Amino acid sequence: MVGESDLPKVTYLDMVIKESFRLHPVAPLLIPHESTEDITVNGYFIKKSRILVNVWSMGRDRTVWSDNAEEFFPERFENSGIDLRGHDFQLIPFGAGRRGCPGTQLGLTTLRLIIAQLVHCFDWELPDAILPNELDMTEKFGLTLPRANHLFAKPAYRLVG
Ligand code: HEM
Repeated sequence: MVGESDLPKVTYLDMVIKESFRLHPVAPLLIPHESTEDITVNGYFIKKSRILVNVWSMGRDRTVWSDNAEEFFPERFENSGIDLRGHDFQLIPFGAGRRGCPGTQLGLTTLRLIIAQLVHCFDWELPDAILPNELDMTEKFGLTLPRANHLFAKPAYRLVG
């Protein structure tokens, strides 16, 4: 079984998780933030207003992610040093700063453990000879961004004894 002590070794899985959050952030507009008065921050004037941060479109910006921005390509994070905990503003699926997600560490650890165990314990197949690039990845836009249609996948237990 994969345990917490194995997590430092799951480097490819970490790239897959970053790539998944880049293309399919859980909260596509984060949570609305409101400035209660006109203010200038780092030279940027922000009017008293409500601010939405569109991380969905940030994740698909070709000027940041190059021409293959729409492609699921985890290797783009190899040796890139881009983190998703709110330090690198091109990838902020948990938000950033004082009102960023306080559950980032718990959320990420849970996610890494669950996916690592699912991949370690089972071989996975798509039903009806569907190819991975034919998967319906349509999203249902809202406060959160679930799949529009369920993912069907067939697990086969692969650990013996
Ligand atoms: C994969 C898991 C998770 C994701 C992707 C996620 C994502 C987010 C995002 C995008 C925000 C808004 C940040 C912003 O607008 O700047 C947020 C806020 C928040 N999250 Fe999470 N979250 C996750 C797990 C958790 C967990 C496990 C907890 C608690 C145990 C949690 C508690 C909160 C709370 C309380 C806020 C509001 C913070 C505030 O307004 O000051 N989240 N989360």
